Amino acid sequence: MEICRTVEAIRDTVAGWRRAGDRVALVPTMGALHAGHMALVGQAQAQADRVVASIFVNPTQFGDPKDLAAYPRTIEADTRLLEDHGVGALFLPAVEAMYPEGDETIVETSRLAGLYHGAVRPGHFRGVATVVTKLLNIVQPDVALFGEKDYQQLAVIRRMVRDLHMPVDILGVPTLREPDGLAMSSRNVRLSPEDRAAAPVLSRALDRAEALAAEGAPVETMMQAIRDVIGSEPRAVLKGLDIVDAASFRPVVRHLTRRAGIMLSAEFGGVLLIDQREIDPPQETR
Ligand SMILES: Nc1ncnc2c1ncn2[C@@H]1O[C@H](COP(=O)(O)OP(=O)(O)OP(=O)(O)O)[C@@H](O)[C@H]1O
Ligand SMILES: CC(C)(CO)[C@@H](O)C(=O)[O-]
Ligand code: BAL
Repeated sequence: MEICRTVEAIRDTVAGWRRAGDRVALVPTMGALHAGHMALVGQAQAQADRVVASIFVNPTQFGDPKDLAAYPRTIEADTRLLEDHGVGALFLPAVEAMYPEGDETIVETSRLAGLYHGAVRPGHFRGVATVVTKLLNIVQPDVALFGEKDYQQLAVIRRMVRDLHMPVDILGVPTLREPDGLAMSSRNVRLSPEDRAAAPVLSRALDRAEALAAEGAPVETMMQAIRDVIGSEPRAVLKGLDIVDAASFRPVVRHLTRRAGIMLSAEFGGVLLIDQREIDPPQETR
């Protein structure tokens, strides 16, 4: 695996592959890699001849400097894992390589960035859209892969790629979970043992909502059930709960008529975790 720290180095590597006629996939990450990231790598390998993974803890998407400072960094283990999984190149830029002095251009999906999870983390999706634009422009992959766990992030990136006519396919990958249902996330290592034991309440709340959706329950009943399940866990502080149309990302009112996404976030001892579930209306109401 080539380790490239500069824009020039990764471009050279990818240019060599392109000359050989290879199709290229990009898996952007912030490191502290886990099996969820490796699911993205696996899908990338199914889509392309060569895979680039990037590890960059992007400062512009963190509102809270404490969250940025506490973000787990395990670069040696990450490098070994990517190498073992047959990744062709690791792009590992310094902050100055991604944001050279005088950098001032931002990319923002003006409606979507401020809604839902964007209201919980103001400025977050502007930072994500800007850095993903840079990564796509640097690597110029045929396809880039993102997890469905970060459900709104995937929607923001799809919107941006469409709006800016970026020549890349965006592929979403289902959320990988621990055996107790907790969505794998780099932040999970920051949970105390008590909070780790409490955190599966997120997926239990989503299970409950999904069961209600199957019975044709109204959206407000699903929302209340989620609040009740989260409320039954004293260590969880509910931060965000939205049920949106999966295609338009507009809020769903009253009853589901089409596929929808539930987005849920809660804090456990100051660590913000998110989870998501796509749900369908019962067969007869579609
Ligand atoms: N459990 C998972 N299953 C599938 N994909 C995932 C999972 N967790 C993260 N991803 C995806 O991996 C990519 C990189 O994510 P990132 O490096 O931020 O890790 P993370 O585990 O989401 O960390 P955190 O949410 O704590 O920032 C994103 O596209 C993200 O959606
Ligand atoms: C897409 C991303 C790598 C941009 O920094 C990050 O938001 C992430 O890891 O989900
Ligand atoms: N996976 C989303 C990146 C973040 O939490 O900033």
